[in-house]
This record gives sequence, structure tokens and C-alpha cells, in this order.
Amino acid sequence: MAGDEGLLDVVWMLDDACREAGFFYVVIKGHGISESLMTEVRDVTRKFFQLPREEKLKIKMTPQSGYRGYQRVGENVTKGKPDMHEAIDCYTPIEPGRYGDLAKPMEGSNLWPDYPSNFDALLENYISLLRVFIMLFFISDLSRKIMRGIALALGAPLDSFEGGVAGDAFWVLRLIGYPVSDDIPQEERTDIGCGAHTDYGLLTLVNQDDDICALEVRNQSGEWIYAKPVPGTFVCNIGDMLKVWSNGIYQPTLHRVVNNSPRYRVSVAFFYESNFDAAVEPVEFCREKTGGVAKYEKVVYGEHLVQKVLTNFVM
Ligand SMILES: N=C(N)NCCCC[C@H](N)C(=O)O
Ligand SMILES: O=C(O)CCC(=O)C(=O)O
Ligand SMILES: [Fe+2]
Repeated sequence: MAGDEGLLDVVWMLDDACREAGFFYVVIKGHGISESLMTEVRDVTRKFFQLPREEKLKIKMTPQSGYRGYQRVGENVTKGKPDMHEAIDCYTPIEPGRYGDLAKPMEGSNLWPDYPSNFDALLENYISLLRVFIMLFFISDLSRKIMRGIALALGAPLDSFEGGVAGDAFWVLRLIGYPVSDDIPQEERTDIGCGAHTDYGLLTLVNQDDDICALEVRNQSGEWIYAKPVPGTFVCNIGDMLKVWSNGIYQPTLHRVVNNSPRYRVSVAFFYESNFDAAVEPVEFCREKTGGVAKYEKVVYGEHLVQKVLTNFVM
């Protein structure tokens, strides 16, 4: 592979992006995901959020549902402030007992929207859901490939994230809607769609609406820069587990969402994470590159996620 210049270019670009920005765009061409599939997944999501509140609440997220399902505007909280988005959260299904006490709060399977009673709509819904699954399938494979690129970018073996780190990668899917500010009752309104945060796992791929600038990324000078939509691409960013594994060579970047546009914004974020029970710690050769000392303590990914999930919501 050392002779493959195209590959080396990509690896070099990945390294540069992960060091400098923590964010990059991935063009979907040739990955089995078409731009129209990405659009359709956002459209299904938009349709769901347009349903009456009672309909959406049929798949309400609760502690009993393993924190899977629908959350209303203001129920997700970041740094103590309600976020102005509604969402459906889906996670890799977890059978009871699978990870012992570690995964208890998140056990269960996902809540998908109910089938409407009429047949056309049923079929439409069925196909839409299927598309979401097709999307999940491709996107997970794409993520695995990007992680191989990131391994090479760090100078590590290609398969570094297989096996105990992310050979059985836990995935999270968030279907998110950001209402127009004026449409939110004033007493419930805050000025932020999603407060500043970093993502929890290895890699995030965001499928965002084409025509609205709302996702902002903090650069090294502390300025907020739009991750402008580029049709046919995913906005990718690295997460907390990659920081720990690389001993800080790659840092997750703070980002937030502010929808100041006069349009309802939809994004579908796919989080490719380590194995639920992975104990992630700075890998030796990354430690060597960074002065020999581990800068972060070992983190069990599932503990990190559960701790976030248990504190992210006011219900
Ligand atoms: N799985 C991810 N990354 N979800 C991000 C949700 C928004 C941030 C969350 N309230 C927090 O405070 O972390
Ligand atoms: O809506 C977006 O563009 C990003 C959402 C996000 O950062 C998240 O859910 O973690
Ligand atoms: Fe995020």
C-alpha cells in the first residue's frame, strides 16, 4: 500500500484534519450511499417530526425504554440548559444481562414510529424505515473504513480499532429536528439548538440539511465556524474515545447547533463508537509519540455513555 499514492494522500489529509480541526467532510461517492438516500432519510425524519405531538409521544423515550425513543424540544439538556431540538435516539439493541450492570439503564430495543393504519402510509413508512436501516448498514461500514484510515494516519496498524477496541462497534443514531425559533413558545425558548459539546465515541457522521447553516465548530482561536452543508457529504468529527486512545494526538472539537434560519432543520447523526465494554486507554505507541506519559485514565466506553445518557435529560 505504501506505493498507492491516492491512499497516502487520503491518509495525510485525514491526519491533517484530525490534528488541526477535528472535523472533516467525507464525500459519499462510491460508498454505496447515494445522495438521494441521504435526502430520503432526512425527509422521513422531517415527516415524523411534523406529526401531532400525541403521535410522536407514542414512542416517548423513558428510563424504561432504555433511553430509546422520542424526546421533546427542551428535554435534552447540555450544560444545564435545555436544547431547542427534538429527536429520536436509537442505540445498538442490548439484550438484558448482556453487559451485566454496566448497560442496565440502556437495555432494550429501539422504538420506531407506529405504522399508520392506512395501507399506503404503512407501506411508505415501511420503506422509509427500511431505508433508515440500509443507511445504517452502509454508514457503519463506511465508518469502519474511515477508522482504518485514521489508524494509518496515526501511524498505527490498519486494524487497530478491530477486536477489543471497536471490532463490535456500538452505534448510536440520533434523528434530530431543530424548530424555527419563533415556533417555540417564548417561555420554553432558549437561544441554542444544541449546546457546545464533544461526542462520546470514536467517530461521528452527520447527514445535515443542504440549505441551512446551523452546525458550528470551535476552531483553535476559539471562534465558532459554520460546518456549511455540502450536499452529498457527511460532516465527520472525532469523539472522546479517540482522544483517549491516541493520548490526545487527536482532540475532539467542541461543536454546537444554532438554528437562526426561518426553516425547520433536520440532521441525522450516526455515532460510531468503541465496543460497549471496551476499556479504552492511551495506546503505547501514541504515548511514545507524546512524551511517554499517559495523559488520560482508562475509560470504559459504556460507563462514559451511560453517565452522559443519565444526565442528558429532564423528563
Ligand atoms: N451522542 C451525542 N453526542 N449526543 C449529543 C447530544 C447533545 C449533547 C448532550 N446533551 C451533552 O451534554 O453531551
Ligand atoms: O445537528 C447537528 O448538525 C449535530 C448534532 C450533534 O452534534 C449531536 O447530536 O451530537
Ligand atoms: Fe455532537
